[in-house]
Amino acid sequence: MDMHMMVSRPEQWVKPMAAAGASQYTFHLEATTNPGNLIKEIRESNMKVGIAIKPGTTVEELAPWAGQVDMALVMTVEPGFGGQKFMDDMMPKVSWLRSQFPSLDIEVDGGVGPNSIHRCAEAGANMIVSGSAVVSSEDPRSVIALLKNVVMEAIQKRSLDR
Ligand SMILES: O=C(CO)[C@H](O)[C@H](O)COP(=O)(O)O
Repeated sequence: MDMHMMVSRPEQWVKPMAAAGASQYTFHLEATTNPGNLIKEIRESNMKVGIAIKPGTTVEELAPWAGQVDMALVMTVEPGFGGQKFMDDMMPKVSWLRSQFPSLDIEVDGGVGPNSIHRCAEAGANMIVSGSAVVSSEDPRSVIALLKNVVMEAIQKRSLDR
């Protein structure tokens, strides 16, 4: 279970989340003054590490940590609530991360659905958070299947191109 911690002082929840059975702990780069130490604490609690950035945070700020984590989460809306518009201008962050870190898990979260999934998959995201597009559909199962298929096809294409 991956916990995306949209909280200030993420340090304080590492041990409680590990005790609750979390397998991955994703914190916001903006919420800590010492990412290196937090990464170490998460690993010492036997969880995988994810690091998230808000739209206003550059990928250059994330870059020094990307090689030390299991997952990078590029927010494609301002964190806060579901149903917001997908920010296409976040896709260069995803493409850059994919080009530099071919085996890193890269997640996108916010406004992702059938209209935006192709952009995310082509840029290199392999983990998708989708809220409204799934729950507001009359056929959630087919939306999930579509999102999965588009991502799988892009992954396959990248592996053939290499
Ligand atoms: O929590 C969020 C932002 O804080 C996410 O955007 C949300 O979980 C995903 O929902 P949606 O697909 O409707 O954007």
